[in-house]
Amino acid sequence: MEAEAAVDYLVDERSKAQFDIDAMKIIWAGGKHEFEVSDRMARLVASDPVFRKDNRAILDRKELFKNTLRKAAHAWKRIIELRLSEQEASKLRFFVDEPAYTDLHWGMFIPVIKGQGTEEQRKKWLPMAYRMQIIGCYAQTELGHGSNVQGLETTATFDPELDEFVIHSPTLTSSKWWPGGLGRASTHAVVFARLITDGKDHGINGFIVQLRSLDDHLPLPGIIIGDIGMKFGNGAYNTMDNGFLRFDHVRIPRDQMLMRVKQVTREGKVVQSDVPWQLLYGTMVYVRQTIVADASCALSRAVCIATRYSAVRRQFGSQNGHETQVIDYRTQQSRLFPLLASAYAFRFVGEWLKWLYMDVTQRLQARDFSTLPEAHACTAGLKSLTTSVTADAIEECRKLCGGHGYLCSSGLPELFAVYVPACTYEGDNIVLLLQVARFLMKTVSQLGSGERPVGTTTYLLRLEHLLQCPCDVQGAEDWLKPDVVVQLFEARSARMTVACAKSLSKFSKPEDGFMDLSADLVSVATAHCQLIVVSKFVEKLQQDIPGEGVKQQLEALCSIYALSLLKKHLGDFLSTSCITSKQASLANDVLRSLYSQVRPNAIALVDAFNYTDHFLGSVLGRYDGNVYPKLYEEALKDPLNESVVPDGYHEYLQPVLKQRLRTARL
Ligand SMILES: CCCCCCCCCCCCCCCCCCCCCCC/C=C/C(=O)SCCNC(=O)CCNC(=O)[C@H](O)C(C)(C)COP(=O)(O)OP(=O)(O)OC[C@H]1O[C@@H](n2cnc3c(N)ncnc32)[C@H](O)[C@@H]1OP(=O)(O)O
Ligand SMILES: Cc1cc2nc3c(=O)[nH]c(=O)nc-3n(C[C@H](O)[C@H](O)[C@H](O)COP(=O)(O)OP(=O)(O)OC[C@H]3O[C@@H](n4cnc5c(N)ncnc54)[C@H](O)[C@@H]3O)c2cc1C
Repeated sequence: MEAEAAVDYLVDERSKAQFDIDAMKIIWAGGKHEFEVSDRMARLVASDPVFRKDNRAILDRKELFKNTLRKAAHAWKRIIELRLSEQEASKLRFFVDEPAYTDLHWGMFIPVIKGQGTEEQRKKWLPMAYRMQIIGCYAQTELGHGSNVQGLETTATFDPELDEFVIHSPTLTSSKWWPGGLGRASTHAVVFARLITDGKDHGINGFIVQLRSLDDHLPLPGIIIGDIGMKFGNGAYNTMDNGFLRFDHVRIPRDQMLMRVKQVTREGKVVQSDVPWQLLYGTMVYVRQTIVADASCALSRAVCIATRYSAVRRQFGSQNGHETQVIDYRTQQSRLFPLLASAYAFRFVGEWLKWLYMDVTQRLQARDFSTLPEAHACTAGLKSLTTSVTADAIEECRKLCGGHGYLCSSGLPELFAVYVPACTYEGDNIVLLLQVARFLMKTVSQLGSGERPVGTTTYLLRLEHLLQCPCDVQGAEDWLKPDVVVQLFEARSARMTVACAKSLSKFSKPEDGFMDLSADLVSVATAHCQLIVVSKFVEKLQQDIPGEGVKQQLEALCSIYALSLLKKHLGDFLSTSCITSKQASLANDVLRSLYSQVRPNAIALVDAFNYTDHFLGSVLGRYDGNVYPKLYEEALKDPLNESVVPDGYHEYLQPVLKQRLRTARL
């Protein structure tokens, strides 16, 4: 092959940018300090050979898992040696870019003890967990029940004589099934089980259970444990040891029941504390919030790959003597730029959701539980919306990259395989949207009783107005006015909510109505969540946005986000009479001109994510755009190319070829 010149094939593209890219990098990172930490951790990981990840697709499961253990141990060593802060450590984890048992230990086991343990329990268990002297996981889901948490079957029966709980799996379907980190690595788990005292079932609660010996890692007596097997895709989520677990009358001391929500006394009396029982679901609320922030990362990564490659790739036509860059096709822009806009939109809504979560946590500490239902609805709804869009978007980016997008070296197949379970874990996306719909129906039904909607449902206070207000668009430029767009999304959501509430009221039993109308309820919840994302993008733009041209770019992206949703859900907007077909047509014209505005900035807008080539893991998304020689290099590394004549030729290929020769002679 020709010697490779160190050329930046995207240099011209970068020179077209009309904004201060360094300022945009800081906006994307969430601040100067955040940018600096992120940049430092990205480089640290990229320069460390232990964190190599280009061989994941070809390692077998055992090698893959061992390699993950090695990386996790190395990461932990570096964290201690460099005395990294929690923020730095979690950025390091992000750039290592490999699901591992440590995610569940830090992301769920520690938070569940923090959120559901008593002061005493936190003092006992957290120091060991922080030092990783024990490794924990979150064992809730069972073979028979995941979404329906109240349907879990594992039992925790109190034995007052010995002051212990007996943890037991009474049926096959009560086996714990799916918990990450359980299969091979964890020494402990927070197990969700039915609390039984004196023959009475008190519902679900969490219990800390030791699973494996701290001396030799063997399962403790009565524990049957293992990995549930290979999952979708090569590499991908198979670095994680999702496990199964059965209990045969395993005894634990009474003080290993997490007792913030319910307590069991020495005599076996169950005492309900004054915090809402829903705090038992609190760890899920926390993780759903982190999943929203993570969606913008996965989406921006796919979009970065597809945008850079679309600028490098040329097919047909003629542009100054060259074929046309595929990014200049209007169809490519209309598929790609809404995804670019969504990446920014999800980033900002993720920031806001983090704030909302911190706010509700502080209130809970001060015994103010009033915002919990809203926090649940927002985290559930936005987790559902952002992960569904991101999963579809990664696949769309693969298609935007044509045939080469299907190669593992594009980075997109693995990204897709690792990302799609986010639509299922931490709550199936449909089940979660139904929770949002339930919250909206309740909010609307209480409007007459003087209960004031709060937070993201405040717009329902203006219900009368929203049910009849015409859309304020006369000319195309009106579509660029944020207040016009926000009111339109409010009107659509309010009208769909009220229509559904009316239909529900016709059922004598509300649960029958919920079953029958569930598909419509999901659409209502989606409309409400899209309104939240649009509003939070608009609110972000009302803040001080430093940097030349940065605000203008974000304004264009915000309009693209909202107007492309309008186009996609035109049926909703027209059927609720929120807009006319003439206004819809104007919106389409505006979108086209916004795409032209973004086009020269597209490469700089994805550069602002500041992803290293190591993190992107994509030949197509390389910073320098040097795609073709690198595609060859990657192909030549494939084990199939290790020998000129393939293994198996003599046994299986040659005899066939010879037989064909004989047949030909006949
Ligand atoms: C190699 C790498 C090395 C690196 C090493 C580095 C080391 C150190 C680095 C440190 C860095 C840290 C890194 C951390 C990374 C973190 C990442 C996290 C990773 C996460 C991975 C995810 C794995 C997946 C886990 C799981 O999936 S866990 C299981 C999740 N399960 C679910 O979500 C189940 C879904 N079901 C439900 O939630 C419920 O059952 C239901 C809500 C659907 C229904 O419940 P129920 O029937 O009880 O309720 P109702 O519908 O009747 O409602 C009753 C009322 O309660 C309200 N409600 C419901 N839920 C909640 C809630 N959560 N909060 C508040 N209120 C709630 C309803 O609204 C009802 O209210 P009402 O009565 O007023 O109407
Ligand atoms: C990669 C991965 C990692 C995981 N890690 C963990 C972990 O660490 N710990 C843990 O405890 N669990 C874990 N889980 C389990 C996960 O939380 C559950 O799979 C998830 O909550 C969905 O539950 P389910 O499997 O019971 O789905 P089901 O509820 O069986 O869903 C099947 C179908 O039924 C539909 N459906 C269900 N209920 C309703 C309803 N009421 N109305 C309408 N439709 C409905 C769903 O939309 C879906 O289409 C993990 C799962 C995966 C895939």
